[in-house]
Amino acid sequence: MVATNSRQLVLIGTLGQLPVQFSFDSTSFTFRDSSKTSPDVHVPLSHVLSVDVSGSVVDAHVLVRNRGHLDVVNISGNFQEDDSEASSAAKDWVQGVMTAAYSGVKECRRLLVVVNPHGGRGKAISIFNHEVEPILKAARCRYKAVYTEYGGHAEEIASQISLDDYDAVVTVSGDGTVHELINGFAQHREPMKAFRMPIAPIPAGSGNAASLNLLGVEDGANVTAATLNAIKGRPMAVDVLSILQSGKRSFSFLSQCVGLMADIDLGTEHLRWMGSSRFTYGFLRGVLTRKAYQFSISVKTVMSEKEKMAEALQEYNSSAPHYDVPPVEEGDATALPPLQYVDKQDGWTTFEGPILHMYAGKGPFVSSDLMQFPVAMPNDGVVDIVIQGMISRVDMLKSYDGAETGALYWQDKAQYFKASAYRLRPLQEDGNLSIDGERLPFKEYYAEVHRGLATMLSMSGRYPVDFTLERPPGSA
Ligand SMILES: Nc1ncnc2c1ncn2[C@@H]1O[C@H](COP(=O)(O)OP(=O)(O)OP(=O)(O)O)[C@@H](O)[C@H]1O
Repeated sequence: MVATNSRQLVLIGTLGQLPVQFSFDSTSFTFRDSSKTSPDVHVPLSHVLSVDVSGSVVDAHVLVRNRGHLDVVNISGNFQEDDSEASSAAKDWVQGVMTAAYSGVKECRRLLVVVNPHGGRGKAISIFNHEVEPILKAARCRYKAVYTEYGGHAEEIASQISLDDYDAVVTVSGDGTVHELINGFAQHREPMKAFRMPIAPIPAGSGNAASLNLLGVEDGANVTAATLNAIKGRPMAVDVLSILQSGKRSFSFLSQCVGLMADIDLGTEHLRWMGSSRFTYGFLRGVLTRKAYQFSISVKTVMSEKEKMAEALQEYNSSAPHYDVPPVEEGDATALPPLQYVDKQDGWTTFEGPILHMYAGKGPFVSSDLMQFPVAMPNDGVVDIVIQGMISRVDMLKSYDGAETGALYWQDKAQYFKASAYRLRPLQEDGNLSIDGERLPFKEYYAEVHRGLATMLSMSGRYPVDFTLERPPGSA
C-alpha cells in the first residue's frame, strides 16, 4: 500500500485483483482502477456510507447512481498486514474520509424505525428487509425496528418514546404514520422536546407526500435516497398546524381538505390495492359528478398575490439551507404552544359560495401526481390555502394536465392564500374532511400554524421542488 497523502490511498483492491486507488476531496470520493482499464468512479461524499479498516483490509460502502437508481456498492482493498506504517496511515485516511463524509452529522445514528405492514400495498416489511436494512447496516447505524400492529400504534410509540435513546425516528410507511408520530409527540410528557425528535419518512404507503417534499421529484419515491436521508439528513424545523374541532386538539403536518379532493382521498380507501392510481380513479369520478360544496371559510391572510408568493419562494430557495431548529426553552418542554388567533376577530376574510374544494397544506406535493402548493415552504410560519371555485368538466380534465408540476397554481378560479390561521364551517350535511389523509368528522374546525414546531431530516434544508415561477401567457 502507498499512502501518498492523507486524502489518497493506493491499495491492491478486490476489483478483479487490480490495483485500486481510493481518494477523496472536499466534495467526492473516487475509486480508480490504477491500471486505467476502467473509468474512474466518483461518488459524492454524501453517498459514502462507511469506510472501515480492519486488519489489512480497507472496506468502503458507497451509494452509486446507476441509471437513476441508487445502489449500495462495496469495494475493498488490502495491504501487507505486517506493514505497521501502512496500517496507521490507512487508519488516518479512513478517519479523514469519514469526517468529510459525515460533515455536520453524527456517524452511526441511533434510529427507531417504525414499519407499517398495512400501509400502501402492504410491502413495507419487504421494503424494510431488502432495501432499507442493508443500507442502515452498511452505514453502521444502530436501529430498532418496530412493526405497527394496529391503527394508532405509531402514535402510542411516539407518545412514550425515550428521547435520549434515538437520534431520529424513521417511518417505512405512508404519510398516515408520520401524522401519527406528530400526534404522539404532542401527547409526550415533554411535547416540545419530543417535537425536536427528527422524523425521516421512507416511502412505503399509498400517499408518500412527506418524502416527495423532502427529497424532490427525482428521489421522492426512492427508498434508497430516503434511507440516505435518515442516515445523513440534517434536522430542519417544519411548521405544524393545530386542528381544533369540538374542543379536541390534534395536529396536522401535511394537509387538510374538504370537497372534491377529500372525496378523492377518503372516498377511495377501499381501493388501496391500486396504490396511488386510486387517486386518479377518484379524480375521474369527481369530474363526472362535478359536485358543488358549500362552506364558510374564514382566513387570517398573510399573502394572496400569486406573483409575490412565487417571488418569496424564489428568494427562500436561493438563500442558504434552512437548518435553524429553534431550541426548546427551559421550562417550556411540558406545554403545547398556545393558540394565538382562536379568539381574535381582526384581519379575517370570509369566503362563502359553491366551490369544488378547499385544500390547505404545508408542502408542495400532496400526492405524487398533485403539486397543490408549489410555493409552500417548510418553515415560513404560514399554511397555503387553495379555494377552488367551480369550473367546467372540460377545465377540470385540462387541469389534470400539469397538476404534478404545479400548473394549477396560476388557474384564475383557484384562489391561493398564505395564512397564519383559518376556520372552516360546512354549510351542508354530508362530506369528507381529510387531515393528512386521515378522516375527521365533517364538522367545523379551526386551524393555526405553529412555526417550526416539528422536525424532519433533510438533505437540502428546503423542499427541493422545481416550480415554473412565471405566470403562463393566457392565464388571468
Ligand atoms: N397493523 C396495522 N393494521 C391496520 N392498520 C394499521 C396498522 N398499522 C398502522 N395502521 C394504520 O395504517 C394507516 C396508513 O398508514 P400509512 O402511513 O402507512 O399509509 P398511507 O399511505 O398514509 O395510507 P394508506 O396506505 O392507508 O393509504 C395509518 O392510519 C395507521 O393507523
